Formats: sequence, structure tokens, C-alpha cells
Amino acid sequence: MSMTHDLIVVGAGTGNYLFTPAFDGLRRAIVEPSRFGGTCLNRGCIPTKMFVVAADAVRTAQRADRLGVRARVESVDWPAVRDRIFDRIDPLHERAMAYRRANGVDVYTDAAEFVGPGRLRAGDVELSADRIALAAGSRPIVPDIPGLKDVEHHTSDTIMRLDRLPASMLIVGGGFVAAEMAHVFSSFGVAVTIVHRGPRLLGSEDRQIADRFTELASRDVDVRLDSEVLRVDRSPQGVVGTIENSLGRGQVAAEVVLVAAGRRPNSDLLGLEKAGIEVDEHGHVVTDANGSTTAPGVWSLGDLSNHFQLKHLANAEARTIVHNLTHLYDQRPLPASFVPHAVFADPQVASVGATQQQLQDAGVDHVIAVREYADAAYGWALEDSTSFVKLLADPRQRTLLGAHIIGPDAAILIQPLIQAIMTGQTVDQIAREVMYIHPALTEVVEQALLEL
Ligand SMILES: Cc1cc2nc3c(=O)[nH]c(=O)nc-3n(C[C@H](O)[C@H](O)[C@H](O)COP(=O)(O)OP(=O)(O)OC[C@H]3O[C@@H](n4cnc5c(N)ncnc54)[C@H](O)[C@@H]3O)c2cc1C
Ligand SMILES: NC(=O)c1ccc[n+]([C@@H]2O[C@H](COP(=O)([O-])OP(=O)(O)OC[C@H]3O[C@@H](n4cnc5c(N)ncnc54)[C@H](O)[C@@H]3O)[C@@H](O)[C@H]2O)c1
Repeated sequence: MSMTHDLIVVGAGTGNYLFTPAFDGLRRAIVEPSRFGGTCLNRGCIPTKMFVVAADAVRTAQRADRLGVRARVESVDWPAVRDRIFDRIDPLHERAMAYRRANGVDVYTDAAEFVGPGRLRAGDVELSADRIALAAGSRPIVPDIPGLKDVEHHTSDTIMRLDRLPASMLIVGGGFVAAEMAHVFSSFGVAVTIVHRGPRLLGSEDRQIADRFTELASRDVDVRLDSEVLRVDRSPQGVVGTIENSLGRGQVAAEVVLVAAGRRPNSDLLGLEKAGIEVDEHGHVVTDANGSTTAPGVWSLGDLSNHFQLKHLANAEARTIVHNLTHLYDQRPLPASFVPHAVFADPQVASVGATQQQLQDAGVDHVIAVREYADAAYGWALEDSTSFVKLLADPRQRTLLGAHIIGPDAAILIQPLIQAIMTGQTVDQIAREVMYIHPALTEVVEQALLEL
């Protein structure tokens, strides 16, 4: 069977948000072989943060002693924590799919693959359209570590749905997923070991932030830095990893192994070569500044084509792609600069713009202000002695070049700085032309700005 549409969207993660009223009345199709909502809703941002809230509750109770509050965490009821999350998330797929169908969109539930320019196949249906938006996302990378494929191993796709809480967990990798999952499982009482090949966790953060994060994460997690997992074998307990670092070889035993070694775009599953769509050396679909691929009439967005792999960027790109799909002669550029991010670990980290190392390497003149939470009244209330705000600014233009925060509510505290950096406000404008609520934690941001 073959079907002609005006718009085909491949992937119902962020792709599902492309169907704005601008396309009402047109022949529309979406292809999604898995679950509507994609990675973020089903196995990414949303469930992880719902687990993080539970983990934060444990840590808050465990650390209340410093406030004079004697609290004890009796137990973590894993099935209750897990089911609260997935009982809420899991029904959304069917609802979203039914909503689209009711909205007049044809839904295909097989994977899509190009068979020629402007032509896709999904199962036994051939689909064609003048306008195609690719939003097929990414998937976890499982490195070729000897023995790994022969033992039961998890990625972020499966670790949140374990039947029961394991006694111990070996995490391979030291990035976003490792940091967040180590927080979740260690706070739930699992003995977590992170084996990371780099010298510090969250190695792409500003070095001062990554160093502080590594130091603090090591309080609750066994962190092995500059270490390689040479092989993984089955053991009576679960798995045993053979680890090597400059001191020699050793073994880490655990009940469960979580691979958190990055994600790759799903470009290899789409038959792109048949449609003349190029990919780069990392497998990202190549686009121009407006999100157009190398094939006319085909746009791409999200993890499939951008290197940041963040949901707020995919969402922002989707808004631009909607415009570009409907204004063929007035194409707008995708948002590309100053993409912020936050890591919802223990402690939280948030960042926007350049790190100190990036500015130094590029020879960019800059001034730095570092302000501890402990300098602000709310920091006293928290008895905080480890968190800080670090700002980097252009000494002449007086604009922000980078902002980095480690500590409670970092992802919220950074928002005015994101606004400033993206709109080009000067540090003086954001420090002196607005009021900061006293004695909220935002005062530490104000203080850092005033120091520049
Ligand atoms: C554990 C975890 C936590 C995360 N937490 C955050 C966070 O806190 N904040 C944040 O900003 N980002 C977070 N992310 C990243 C975020 O989930 C992704 O950046 C975002 O989901 C990308 O959206 P997307 O639409 O590009 O891809 P996806 O959401 O992956 O959607 C792609 C869809 O395409 C479908 N598909 C694949 N192949 C085909 C095919 N051949 N035909 C048709 N459909 C296909 C897939 O089934 C999928 O549903 C997290 C990721 C993970 C893994
Ligand atoms: N809060 C958030 O926004 C959030 C949370 C989780 C995930 N994510 C997104 O998902 C993506 C994937 O997360 P991630 O933690 O898997 O990736 P990552 O890129 O953050 O970290 C990957 C880690 O794996 C290590 N690694 C790579 N290859 C390896 C190998 N062969 N052996 C051992 N270690 C190896 C790297 O050194 C790095 O430490 C992130 O890039 C991020 O964009 C975002």
C-alpha cells in the first residue's frame, strides 16, 4: 500500500509536538515504532527526575541532623517508588496516540526507513510527502567491553524498571546518567561503584565545578577515576568487572551493571543514504543552520541531529522547524548558542555558556566571580559549606560569558543568568536594575554578579 501525505514526522518524541494548528486540514502522518513521548517521557528526563525527587527526600532526612532535626529513613519501598512513576507515565503513550488519531493524523507503528528521496517505508506501507521532519532521537551506546554482552547489563532504558533494588551496582561512565543514577541508587541504599575513564566526573563541566562534584559524589559512591573496565564476567553475586588504572588491576563485584557511556543518534536505522541525507562522523544528521538536511524537503531536529542531546533544545528546535515547514521562503535558524543544562544529581549542577578552560584555551579575556552559598543568608539557613556560583564575564562589554552553579536548586538559580546571557543583558543590568527577594537563595547569584 502507498500513501501520500503533506507532512510526515518520523519519531513521536519531540516530533509529536510538530502538529500545531498550522497543519490542520493537511494530510499528516507520524511514524513511531515504540512509545509516544520518546526518550524524555518514557525513559529519560521525566522518570529520572521523579526518582531524583525520592532520592532527594532520603538525603534531606539523612542530613537533617545538622539542623538539629533527628530523622531516620526507615526504608525505601522500591516497588512503591517505581510504580508511582511508571503508573503515571505508562498510560500516556496510548492516550497521546489516540489523541493524534482523533486529531486526523495517520499513525504508523512500524519503524520508518527511506526507500528513496521523499519516500519512506513503515512496515508494508510506503509513505511519501514533500515535507518530512526527522525526529528519530538517539539510543544508549553499549561499548564493546569483553564479556559485557554475555552478562545481563542495563542502560538508562531499563535500569529504572528493575524488579527489586539490588544490593550493589557497577556504573560504567562518569557523565550525566552516571551522576544522576548514582545519586538515585546510592540514596536508596545500593552500594554504587562508578568506574570512569576520566580524571573527574562530569568532565565537560567547568573544572572547578567538576572537581567539587567529584569530591562530593565520592562521599556516598565508590568513585574509581582514570580507570578502564577491561572485561565483565558473570559471578555468583551478579557480575564482576576487571578494572585497570595506573596502579594496576583490580576487580569490582556488583549485583547489577549499568552502562552509562553516552548515546548515539538513530541515523543508522533510517536508510538515509537512499534519500541523499548526509550524516557526520558521530552519526548526527547534517543540517544547515535552519535544520534542513542535505535532501530537499527534509528537516531534522533533536538528538538525531544536535550534539547536545537535551530536551529543551529539541523543543526549541521543534518550534523553529514548525515555522520553517510552513514558511518555505522565510527560513529561521535553529537556536544554537548558549544551550543551558542541569544535572539533577547530588549535588545539583547547572551551567550555561563557556567554562573557564574554554575561555582560556580560546584566549578570551574574562573576569571571574565565585560566590559561596554560605555567603548568603539562605546558605546559612541551609548550613551549606560546599555550594557555589561561578560567573565569567567580558571585562569590557560587561556581558556574561558563562555561569556555573553547584548546589541545591542550581537548575532554578541559573535561570536569570540564562536569560541574561541569551538576551545580552549586562551584568550591571541584571545585578543593579532588578531586586532579588530577600533572603532567598537567589541572593547568592546577586552577590556573584555584584562582584564582577
Ligand atoms: C536517562 C536520561 C535522562 C535525561 N534527562 C534529561 C533532562 O533532565 N533534561 C534534558 O533536557 N534532557 C534529558 N535527557 C535527554 C532527552 O531525553 C533527549 O534529549 C530528548 O528526549 C530528545 O528528544 P528527541 O525527540 O530528539 O528524541 P526521542 O525522545 O528519543 O524520540 C525519538 C523517537 O523516535 C523513534 N524512532 C526511532 N527510530 C525510528 C524510526 N526508524 N522510525 C520512526 N521512529 C523512530 C523512537 O522510538 C523515539 O520515540 C535525558 C536522557 C536520558 C537517557
Ligand atoms: N539532566 C540532563 O539533562 C540529562 C540527564 C541524563 C542524560 N542526559 C543526556 O543523555 C546523554 C547521555 O548521557 P550519558 O551519561 O550516557 O552520556 P555522557 O556523554 O554524559 O557521558 C558518557 C560517559 O561515558 C564515558 N564513556 C564513553 N565511552 C566509554 C567507554 N567505551 N568505556 C567507558 N566509559 C565510556 C565518557 O567518558 C563519559 O564519562 C547526555 O549527553 C545528556 O545529553 C541529560
